[in-house]
Amino acid sequence: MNATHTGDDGFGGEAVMDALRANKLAVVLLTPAITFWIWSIGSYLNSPLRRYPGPFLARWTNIWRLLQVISGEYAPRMKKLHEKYGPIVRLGPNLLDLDLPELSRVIYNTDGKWMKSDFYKNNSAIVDGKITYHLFSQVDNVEHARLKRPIVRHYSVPSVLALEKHMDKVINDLCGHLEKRFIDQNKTCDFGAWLAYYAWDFISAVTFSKRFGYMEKGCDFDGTLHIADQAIDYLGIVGQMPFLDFCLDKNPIVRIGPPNLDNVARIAVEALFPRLKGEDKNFDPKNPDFLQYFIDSKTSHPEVVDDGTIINYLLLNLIAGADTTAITMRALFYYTLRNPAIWNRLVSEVRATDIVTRETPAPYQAARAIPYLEAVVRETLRMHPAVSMTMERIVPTAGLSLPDGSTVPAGTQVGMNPYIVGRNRDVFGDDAEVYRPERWLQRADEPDDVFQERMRDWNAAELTFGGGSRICLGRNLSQMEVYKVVATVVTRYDFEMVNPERTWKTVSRWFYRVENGNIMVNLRRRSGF
Ligand code: HEM
Repeated sequence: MNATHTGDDGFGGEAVMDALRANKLAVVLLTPAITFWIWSIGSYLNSPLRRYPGPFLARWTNIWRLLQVISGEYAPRMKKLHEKYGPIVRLGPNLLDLDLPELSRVIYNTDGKWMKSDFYKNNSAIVDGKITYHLFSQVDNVEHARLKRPIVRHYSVPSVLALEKHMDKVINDLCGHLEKRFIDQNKTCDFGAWLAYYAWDFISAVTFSKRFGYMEKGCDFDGTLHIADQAIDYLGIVGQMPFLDFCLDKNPIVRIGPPNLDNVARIAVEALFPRLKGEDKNFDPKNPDFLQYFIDSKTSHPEVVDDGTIINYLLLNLIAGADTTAITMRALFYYTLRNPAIWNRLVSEVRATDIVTRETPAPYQAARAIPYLEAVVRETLRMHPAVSMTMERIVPTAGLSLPDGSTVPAGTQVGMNPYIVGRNRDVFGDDAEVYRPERWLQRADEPDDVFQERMRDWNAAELTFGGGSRICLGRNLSQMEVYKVVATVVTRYDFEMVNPERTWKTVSRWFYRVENGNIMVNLRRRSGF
C-alpha cells in the first residue's frame, strides 16, 4: 500500500516524538517552579527566623502581607495576630513585627546604625532620569542627616510659634465658612471633610503664605486630596514588595502608578520662583513662612541646598503634613463627640479658660496648658495613630537581643506599629482598647514620682510620631494645628453629632484613613461669639 508519508513509521514513532516534545516542554516549565520550591523550602528550613511564630504563608512569601495591606484592615488584623502569637510575629520571610515597647528606643534611636528598609524607597520621584529621595524616603542615614541639618531648627517650637499669625488667619477663615455655609443656613456639616480642607489650607499657608483654596471652594476641587490618598496607598502596598516599584511607578516603558501630585508640585514651583525674584505678593516679611526659612538655608548651607532641594522640602511639607493632621483631628472629634461624658468635660474645661474671643483663636501655649485637652489629644494619638503600619528598620551588625533571650541576626527587617504598641495592655492597662483620656491625667492618689515614671514609660511606648533621628519633623507644627483649632471651635460653637451611634468607616494601610461622611454635625453659634 502506497500510503502518503506522514512521518508515522507504523511503530508509533510520531507518538513517541510528541511525548518527547511534551516532556521537554514540561521540563522547561517545571524546572524553574521546582527550583523555586526547593529554594523556598531550603530558605524556610534554614531561616534564622524560623523560631518566631506567624501565619504559615507569611513565612514563605511577602505576597501574604501585601494582601493584608490591600484589604484596608491592616492594623486591626495585625493586632489580632499579636493576640494570637504574642509580642513577636513573623509577617514575612525576613520581617518581624514587635510589640515590645521596651525596645522602641533601641530600634528608633539616633546612633545612625539602624537604617530604614527598602519599604520607603518607592516614595521617590525620577528627576532628570535619576531617582531622587527626600527626607522621608532617604534610607541612607548619612545622606538623611545631610538633608535634615539645614532645616531641622525651623521645626522647633519657637520657629513654629513664629508662624502663629498664619494659623490664626486660617482658623478664623474656617470658622467664617462654617458659619456662612452651615450655621446661618441651618445645614448639617460634613465636619470631617472640612477638617481636611482646613489641614490642606493650613499647611500651604504656613509653608508659602498662600492657600490651596479648598475651604474657599468647599470641596476637593482639583482632586488632589483623592490623589494624595492613592499615593499613600501605593507606598503602603508596593512597599511590601519593593521591587514592584520598578515594574509599576518606575517602569521605564510605561509608568503604572498613582496619578502624580502634579498640582502640588506646580504650586510649589509657582511659590518659589516669584519669591526668589522678590515678586511674591502673598509674602509679608514680617510674617515668616517655611519657604522663607528654606530660602535662608540656601545661604547658611549652600553645599546642601539649591532650588531643587527647596522644592523637595516644600513638597514634603505639603504632602506629609496635611493628611496626617486631618486624620488626627477627625479621630479626635469622632471619639469625643460619641461620648457625652468626655465631650462635656472637654467643652467645660476649654471654655473655662476663656482664651478664645470672637476675633482671636486660642493662642497655642494657652491651649496646650489645658490638661484635659492635652489628655484628649494624647489619647487620640494613641488610639488612632495616623501611621498604622510597621515602621521597618534593618537590624545592624550587632544583631538585636529580644526579651525571650534570642538574637535577631543582622539584615533582618524588624519594626513596630504605632497602632499595636499604643494598645499594649502591659503598658496602658487592661482597658487599652478603650478611648479614655483620663488615663493621661495624674490620679488623685498617685504620687508625683509615680505619675512621672508612668508618663516616661508611656511616652516610650507612644510611637505615633516615630522615634529617634527619623522622628516626625512636623510634630510641633501638627500639634499647634490641632490644639488651636480644637480649643477655638469648641469655644465658639455647640456641636451635635448626627448618628453618634453609627460606627465609622476607616481604611488602614500606611495611613489610618477616615473617610468623608463619618463626622456629620449640626453646629450652633454660642452667644457672644
Ligand atoms: C498628627 C500629625 C502627624 C503624624 C501622626 C505624623 C507621623 C509621622 C511618623 C510616624 C513619621 C515617621 C515614619 C517612620 O519612621 O517610618 C513621620 C515622619 C515625618 N513627618 Fe510626620 N506626622 C504628622 C505630621 C507631620 C507634619 C505636619 C509634617 C510637616 C510639616 C510632617 C513631616 C514629616 C517628615 C518630613 C517626616 C520624615 C522625617 C525623617 O525621616 O527625618 N509630619 N511622621
